[in-house]
Amino acid sequence: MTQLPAAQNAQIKSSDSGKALYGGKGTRRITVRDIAAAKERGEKWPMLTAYDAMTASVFDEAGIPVMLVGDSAGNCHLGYETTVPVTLDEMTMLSAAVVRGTSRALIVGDLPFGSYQEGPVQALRSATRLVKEAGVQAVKLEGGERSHEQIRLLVESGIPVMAHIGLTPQSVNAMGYRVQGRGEEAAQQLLRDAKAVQDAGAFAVVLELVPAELAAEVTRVLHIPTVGIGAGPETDAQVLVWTDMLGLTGGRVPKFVKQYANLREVMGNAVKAFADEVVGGTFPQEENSVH
Ligand SMILES: Nc1nc(=O)c2c([nH]1)NC[C@@H]1CN(c3ccc(C(=O)N[C@@H](CCC(=O)O)C(=O)O)cc3)CN21
Ligand SMILES: CC(C)C(=O)C(=O)O
Ligand SMILES: [Mg+2]
Repeated sequence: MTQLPAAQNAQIKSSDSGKALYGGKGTRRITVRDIAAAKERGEKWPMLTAYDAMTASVFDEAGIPVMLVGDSAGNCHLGYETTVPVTLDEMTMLSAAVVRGTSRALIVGDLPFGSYQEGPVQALRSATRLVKEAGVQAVKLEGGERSHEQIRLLVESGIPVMAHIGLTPQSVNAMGYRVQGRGEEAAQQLLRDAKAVQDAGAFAVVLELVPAELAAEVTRVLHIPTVGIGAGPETDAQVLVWTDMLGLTGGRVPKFVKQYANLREVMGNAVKAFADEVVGGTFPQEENSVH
């Protein structure tokens, strides 16, 4: 079994608690208690996905307080079509890398499809692997009322859980990628799902592809923070898939994405410059050689 990184063992120093999640000067890892305190202060916070140590270290140095090792690694890192084929072994390896690359962010590991649907005991066995072998501080799983027993056992066992309702991509074969919570009946179901995960002990809940007005209402009603993705501006936190927001994802991205850079173009141009110089004989130069 992999050893936990030293940063994991660092005891909580109360001296830097109570500071802003983003822009604070704390050096220890963010905890779920810090997340709860941010909701009480009405503070908004950013979350990004991460799938490898080097990228995660960039986000950690930029001050991103919470990172999700998303099963979106399936389509954004591992070359699958969807998140459905991703295995717990894969999530464990990627989560361990992200933990090793960071020292301040709270790392949430996504439980992949098939690793918790059998019931609470399977969920606890899977979550325990992510906590013990990868060193994550929390796990995420999809589903509201349907997953409340899983959430409850994990929380009772000492594993913080981030819930995920609205569009739940692991159910793509049943529900497609469609806006959730449109219409009175669907809105009532989403509210019941939100309350169910809070009652089960989740420390936060992702709202994916939900009408902005409904996400705002859920955010007002709950005492745990909401993390929106395609859910409008009123949620407590916002999450985006990192390859989408930095313009690395090839092909179509969801319309709620804002692209803050175009890494695909930057990397493509740099690679072509290298290739042209190799073919043209202008790389390497004297300063790139040893004697
Ligand atoms: N690259 C990437 N970005 C994501 O945000 C993401 C993933 N992958 N994989 C896992 C899930 C799947 N997600 C998705 C996938 C598709 C849509 C999508 O096609 N949305 C339509 C709107 C559909 C509608 O209006 O009903 C869109 O055009 O944005 C949205 C979220 C979000 N997650
Ligand atoms: C889109 C986020 C919330 C996610 O679950 C993932 O990246 O896997
Ligand atoms: Mg996911």
